Amino acid sequence: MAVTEIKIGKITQVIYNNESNGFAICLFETEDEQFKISGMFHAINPEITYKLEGNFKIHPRYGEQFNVSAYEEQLPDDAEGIRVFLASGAIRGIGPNMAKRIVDKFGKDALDIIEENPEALLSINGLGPKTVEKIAKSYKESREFTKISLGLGGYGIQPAQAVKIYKLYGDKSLEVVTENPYTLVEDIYGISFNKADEIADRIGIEAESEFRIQSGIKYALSVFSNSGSTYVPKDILLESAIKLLDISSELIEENLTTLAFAGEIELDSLDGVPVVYQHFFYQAEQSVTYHIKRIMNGYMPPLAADPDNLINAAEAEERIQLSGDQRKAIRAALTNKITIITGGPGTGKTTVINLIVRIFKQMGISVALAAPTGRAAKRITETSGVEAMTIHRLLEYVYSEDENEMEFGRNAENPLEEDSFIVDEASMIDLMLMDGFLSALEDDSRLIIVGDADQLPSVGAGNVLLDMINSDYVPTIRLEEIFRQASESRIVVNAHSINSGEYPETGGRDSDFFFMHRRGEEEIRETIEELVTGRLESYYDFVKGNGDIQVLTPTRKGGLGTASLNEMLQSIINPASEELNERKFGSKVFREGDKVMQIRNNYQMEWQQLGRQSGRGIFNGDMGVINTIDNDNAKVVVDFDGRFVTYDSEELDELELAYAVTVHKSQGCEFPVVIMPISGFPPMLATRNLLYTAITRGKKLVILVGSEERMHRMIDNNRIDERYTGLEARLREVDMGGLL
Ligand SMILES: Nc1ncnc2c1ncn2[C@@H]1O[C@H](COP(=O)(O)OP(=O)(O)OP(=O)(O)O)[C@@H](O)[C@H]1O
Repeated sequence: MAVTEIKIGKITQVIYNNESNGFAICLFETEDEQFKISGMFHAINPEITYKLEGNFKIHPRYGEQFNVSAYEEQLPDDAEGIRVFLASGAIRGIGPNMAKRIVDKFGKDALDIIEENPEALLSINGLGPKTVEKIAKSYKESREFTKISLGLGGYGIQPAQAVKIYKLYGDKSLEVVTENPYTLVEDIYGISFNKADEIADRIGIEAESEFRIQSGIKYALSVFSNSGSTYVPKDILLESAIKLLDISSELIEENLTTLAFAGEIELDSLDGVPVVYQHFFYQAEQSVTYHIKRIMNGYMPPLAADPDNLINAAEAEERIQLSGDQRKAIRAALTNKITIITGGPGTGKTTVINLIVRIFKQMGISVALAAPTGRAAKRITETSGVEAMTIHRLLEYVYSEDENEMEFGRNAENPLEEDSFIVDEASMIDLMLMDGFLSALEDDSRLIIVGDADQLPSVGAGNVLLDMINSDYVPTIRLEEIFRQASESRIVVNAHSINSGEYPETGGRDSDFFFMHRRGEEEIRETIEELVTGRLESYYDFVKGNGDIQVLTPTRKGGLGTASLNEMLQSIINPASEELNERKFGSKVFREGDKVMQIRNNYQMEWQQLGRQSGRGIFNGDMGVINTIDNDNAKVVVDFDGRFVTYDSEELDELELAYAVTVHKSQGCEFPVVIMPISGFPPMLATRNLLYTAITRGKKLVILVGSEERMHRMIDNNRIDERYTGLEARLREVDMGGLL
């Protein structure tokens, strides 16, 4: 075995640094030698002296380098060293000038003063109590973090994650992790159960410890909820928990009971099948059921005129002849407490919404129009002429510092004041949002839910729209006729064909939907490349730049997955240039000007509108453009439609390039041009309703590139994403006795 050597010196050059895991290769200089080192570092500061432990190895390609197995930071102990260290920006509140003044006054005791007696700094000109407090805090944190990060590193925790852990638990970080590393799975984005298991193993936590089993159960449940389920049948949960934990089913059952007693999970049965819920989904599902029944049975303020007369008058004013189904839909909205109106593209949903709003207004019934995403709300405002807002905004969503979670300002105690509510794009509303929304409605509110039930269900857990429709509890009107204007669009007509299992017509030069036959991954990629490099722009005047073009794909992996397509599209659309700063994160490179997407809900993330308001919350699927990359401070600023958000470098795992996005993430968005590869995707992904969702995202042009035969197989594959959701069954139990 190689002998461990100790080296003391400074890092003079960073050759490679992967910020996502902290791995770095650097040039290192001791008093008498210079060599390459490689290892994991939580942060690299050229002003700090490092004491390294490790040994020399010969790398087959890069020659001799010193592999660092552990290191310590050694702060300078001479006055000049301290001045340089303080001037390096390592401590907030101290710049080069102040560093000089502090060292001039305290000499080599400066660091001890900052640590032990910071009030003494007040004697320096230009330092007030606030700055001194900031300096003392920053110094303490930086020392503390160094220690903690080294400790965490010993358990295999990478620096980027150590930063997140320290931000959350502060000086308690090591305690929390060593006592129960499984808490990290819930608290820290990016730490999986398997990672926590690895850490636990290093700490020496038993495989049969309660922490491990309970965390494993919760993790197994969350795997299902991440793909949309609100519960899991108990048998299926046991099977996956046994596989994950490799322990007996008795032990798992025992811990299920403990978790149920602690109120973290709920054991219930649906249609006679034992099921397991995470507590908050259970509560939300019960609550949505309760509120639907409450509102349906609430007082219905009478209409001041006969509904048919009102509809006739509105029809005449709008100079429109409603179809039978449209008339039924409006009638239902006027005479029911809750109405669902569903239909595909071009079936006249927006027209129906407009007429309902007009009639309500004439009757003096106030109305709020809302949609689950900002983009959808903007589109509705544009097409209907009535101001629509996001459901979050309607509910006055705020982030609560105390609770460290999102909160709705409008709720049961402070309900919404309008008489009626119309929500569009309802297929995207998940269970938790629907719960927040319904809780804020009064008994006598009217509610009209509009959407396309054939779209992919919401990203978040639940299948709210379809469950409500299938329960037969809420009156539902289906719009099926495609109107003349809409029927001139092949996109619309083909979307309907696909939805009913027929193969679409392809081709036609002036069509807005066409298929480019290409064989194999390489040919498909080349064609996509050609299309985005100006070919479409020169042919269609509505394509103003490649920002109007969106590539959608079913998958993240492989040559036609988002990761690989994004790399290709980035190099064509926004290539490397001296003027554009960039920042590496793992295998990704972010560059100024890149189109990006946020990939998880982050309720705390702050945004700022230039010179206007600020707020919190950036959500899964939000798209933006990288405005600035500041490598000195390790920050990336993204512009989400005028809301600017600053990401610290360890938060970059929440961002992805978005030249190509998955169809799932594109829900609710519309783009002038959609391009989608069609190839041999796994059958789980190659489904009819995924193709339907992708096509209906395109407004002016949809281009499919690949094999028509594969597209036919997709249309034949009518497997609907299976989600376990209980709302339908709960709504079917009409008994109100126990609920009201
Ligand atoms: N009763 C009608 N008579 C004639 N044209 C109609 C009628 N209803 C709607 N249309 C027209 O049909 C087209 C589609 O209608 P609308 O935009 O309301 O549908 P939609 O379901 O909201 O469509 P999408 O979901 O694609 O936005 C529009 O051009 C609209 O003017």
